[in-house]
Amino acid sequence: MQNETPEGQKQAAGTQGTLWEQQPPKDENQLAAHVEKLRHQIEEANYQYYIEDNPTLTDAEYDQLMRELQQIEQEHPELVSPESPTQRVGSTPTQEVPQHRHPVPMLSLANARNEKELREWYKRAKNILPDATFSYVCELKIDGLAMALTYEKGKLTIGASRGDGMVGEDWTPNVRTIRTIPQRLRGDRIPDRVEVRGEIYMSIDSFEKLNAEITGGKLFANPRNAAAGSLRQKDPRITASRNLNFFGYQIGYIDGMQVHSQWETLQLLKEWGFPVNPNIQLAHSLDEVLEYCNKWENERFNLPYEIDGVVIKINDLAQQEELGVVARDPRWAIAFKYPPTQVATRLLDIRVNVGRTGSLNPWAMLEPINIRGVTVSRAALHNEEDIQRKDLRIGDWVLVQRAGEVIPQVVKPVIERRTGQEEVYHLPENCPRCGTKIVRIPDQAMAYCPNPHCPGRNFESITHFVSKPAMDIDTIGEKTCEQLVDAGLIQTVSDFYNLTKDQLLQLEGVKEKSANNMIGAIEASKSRPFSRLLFALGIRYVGEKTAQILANTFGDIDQLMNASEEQINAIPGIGPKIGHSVYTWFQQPANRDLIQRLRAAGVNMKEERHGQDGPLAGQTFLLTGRLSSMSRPKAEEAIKQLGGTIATGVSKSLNHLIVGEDAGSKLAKAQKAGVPVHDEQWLLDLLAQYQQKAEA
Ligand SMILES: NC(=O)c1ccc[n+]([C@@H]2O[C@H](COP(=O)([O-])OP(=O)(O)OC[C@H]3O[C@@H](n4cnc5c(N)ncnc54)[C@H](O)[C@@H]3O)[C@@H](O)[C@H]2O)c1
Ligand SMILES: [Zn+2]
Repeated sequence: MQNETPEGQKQAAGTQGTLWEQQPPKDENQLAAHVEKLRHQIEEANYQYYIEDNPTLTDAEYDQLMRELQQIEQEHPELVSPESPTQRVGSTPTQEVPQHRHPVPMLSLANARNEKELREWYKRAKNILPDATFSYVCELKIDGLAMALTYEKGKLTIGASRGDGMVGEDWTPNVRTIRTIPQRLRGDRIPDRVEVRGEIYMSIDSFEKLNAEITGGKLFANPRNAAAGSLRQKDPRITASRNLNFFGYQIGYIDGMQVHSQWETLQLLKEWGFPVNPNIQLAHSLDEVLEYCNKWENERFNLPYEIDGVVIKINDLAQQEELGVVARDPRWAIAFKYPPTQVATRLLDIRVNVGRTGSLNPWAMLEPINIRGVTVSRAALHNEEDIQRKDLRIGDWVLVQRAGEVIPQVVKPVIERRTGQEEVYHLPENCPRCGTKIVRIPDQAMAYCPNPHCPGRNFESITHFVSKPAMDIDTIGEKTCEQLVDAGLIQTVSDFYNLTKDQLLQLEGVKEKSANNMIGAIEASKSRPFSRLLFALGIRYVGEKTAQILANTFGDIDQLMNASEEQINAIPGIGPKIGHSVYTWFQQPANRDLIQRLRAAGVNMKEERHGQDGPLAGQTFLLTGRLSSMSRPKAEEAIKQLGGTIATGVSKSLNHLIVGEDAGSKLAKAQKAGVPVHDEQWLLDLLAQYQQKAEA
């Protein structure tokens, strides 16, 4: 859940790099001027957001301005005016598009950012209707743009945007290109006239594809802006090409038919053929509502579209009517908003890392900002081309996004905030670590340092070697690697196997116990599966999967070293690019030397093929949730050791689903498919049974 203390909110706002003065105005004149300034900033932001589809503030910054204005107006009612943005929604529609006057205004929603604010909303409703008991419909707040679709005798006649809530823009020809919006209502309960409301949105996939295709022009900040920009096109063919989608969620008005609740509305919309979001839920208490809000706060990152919160609506339409509207927000609904995933900050510098394959990886050094509780000070920038396509300049204000577990991304610069002092970036012509002239491979966006002894490459290859999915020498972290390299103890990865405890003890901060642990982990790494070693070598394009395929096919290192390029290419799942890379790697004398040294140290170079004859051969397993006795990869490894196979997903043919704590959707799927489900203890017993036999 989000921070409930006002301090926390202030902090979060303070880290956004605010654009306005924080000093509270002292006298009345100053206050009035401050209010004017706030209104002007909000109006300007509204225009950029609703008309240009190109926000110049992040939502968090905008919301902060709005809240400040609302607060001042609340404390100084004499300053409220009907023109204030707190009294109106959206923005005045543009003149170039036919206008549509909404028979029932399209309102905005009041926000709650935490449990306390949600309970306050409930109390306000309860104050008006003290005797009522409420049930609530919880819906995801789809981040798109609201549309009002008019159907006469079941036929779509008008599709209009919200505009300023009273008058919207008539985009009917464009709306007709959206395939999931029915041209004609289905079923036999067709009213004379109805206005269906819902959200036009763009999936994250389509948004990313669209942005990737844009060169030279302005990128869209997020799927919402991309959806709005794609709908608001003079040429409907462009709208048609943009893969827009729709969820229906409300009825504006209906003639010749009675509807009594929001839940019933949603069922009716489905019956008429509208897509209705599958994650709607009817709740009978505020606690249930909160549970729903909490659940989706993290799960939202698994959805194929963006949501920025949850909308909670009082289910009973008669109660809704009684509760009515205040300013521009209905009292019977509220938006529970999640902390923003996108914030604006300064791009202080662009730096370059040298990856283990020699690739030059630019990254953004950012003025530290807090995004969803985590301080972000760097973000990956894929390559030079990407930096140029996005037109990122050093000194820019940039939008930074952190969604799900992914590494923060720089979305785009805020061009409107440029001062002219920003610097265009070019990748250095020479490797920043060793000075060798970099090479660019035609048709590839990446640039490489070709020097096999580059200290940058070398260091990355060393940390890669010890990393968990590689040799799993996990007691030796990045810092120790640095110390070992600095002390001259490690030059190539085979040097790990010559390290002595005394040498480790000489390093700063290394004590008896950790030295023992390190030596133990190095020793244990000698018997990792061959595929791990192949991955750990850091051959370009050889990821974990490819390493597994190579290990399975060739069985041991000598077979692989002696294979021709054609033989490697002939393996299913290995393309010529990978084949060439693997083949040339093993041809280089330095690499052959390395293999010899690893072999001499006793590192395993043979794949044990138990696939066909292990006791679990022919059985498929899938693990979900958190195990308490070991990590999931360890458990999977143990199953594979015994000949079992790890499935990639739930299907009818899966033999066993092992369920840990906090299991996700796989459990439900497996139950539906009739797959046997077991707990962790079952797996432990199974493994113990065979492991004992093997030892006996
Ligand atoms: N960055 C900027 O410069 C800028 C400018 C203006 C507005 N904004 C953003 O827009 C917000 C206010 O705008 P608003 O009034 O358009 O939206 P809102 O957040 O007040 O919510 C109302 C909107 O929610 C949408 N919605 C999605 N799912 C829904 C559902 N299931 N049921 C009902 N409605 C649903 C509809 O489009 C509806 O119009 C601000 O809080 C801010 O985040 C940002
Ligand atoms: Zn270099």
